[in-house]
Amino acid sequence: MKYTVIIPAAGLGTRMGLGFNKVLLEINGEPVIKHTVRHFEEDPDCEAIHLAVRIEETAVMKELFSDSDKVSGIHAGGAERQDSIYNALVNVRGADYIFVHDGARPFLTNDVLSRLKRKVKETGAAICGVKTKDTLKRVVDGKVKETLRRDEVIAVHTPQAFDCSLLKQAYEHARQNKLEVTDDSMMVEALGKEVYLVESTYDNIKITTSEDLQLAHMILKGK
Ligand SMILES: Nc1ccn([C@@H]2O[C@H](COP(=O)(O)OP(=O)(O)OP(=O)(O)O)[C@@H](O)[C@H]2O)c(=O)n1
Ligand SMILES: C[C@](O)(CO)[C@H](O)COP(=O)(O)O
Repeated sequence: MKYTVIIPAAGLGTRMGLGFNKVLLEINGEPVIKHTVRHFEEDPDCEAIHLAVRIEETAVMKELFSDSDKVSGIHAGGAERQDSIYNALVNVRGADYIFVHDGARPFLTNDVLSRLKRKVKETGAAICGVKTKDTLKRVVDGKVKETLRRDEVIAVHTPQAFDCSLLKQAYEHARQNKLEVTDDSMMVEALGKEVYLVESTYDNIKITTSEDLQLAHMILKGK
């Protein structure tokens, strides 16, 4: 199977508190976004890579990927993650499947990619995640409302993989209905479609806060 990947990289990285976009932070001598994009550069099934970037970082991103044959679009990001992805999605042509992967998740493995490819081909909608290690409770105004059944709860990662026309339909529907979402799957779920889960790895972290950076260095050391 062949697919196109959209990589949103147009965030501010506010929770990292660096004062600049965390995807440009160097780990092991290279910006996080280079590590992330490499997984798709090296995957023969990935036909095209589309990035969504902050307008003021367009030049630096173009320079970072100037030697890439696969990076075929560098698009302006939007206010929210979903707006950034939409701006790239409307420019994707001729793809059967689209994978969406956070620019800030540099530790994807081939095994996770393979599981997603198999499942999306079979079902049209596949996401990856890991079992939660903690007990999760729903808490409102400091009061516990509910304890979630741990065997039914998953911490969801990216990539998330969809049939191209389904994802386009889901994004248009979400925009028309002003849905606020925190992942791509939520928009497909809102259409009433089934989304299937495959196993991710605990290392497939999103670099979100400064603690994640220490973890990132440890993951790299272990590779
Ligand atoms: N308007 C936005 C917001 C986020 N992202 C991207 O979506 C991914 C996941 O988002 P997150 O970790 O929330 O990144 P930031 O928005 O940069 O972080 P923060 O919320 O701390 O500002 C990142 O690769 C980020 O660059 C994006 O392309 N456009
Ligand atoms: C899509 C995502 O990475 C799945 O875990 C996550 O929901 C993005 O959330 P954020 O608020 O943009 O960090």
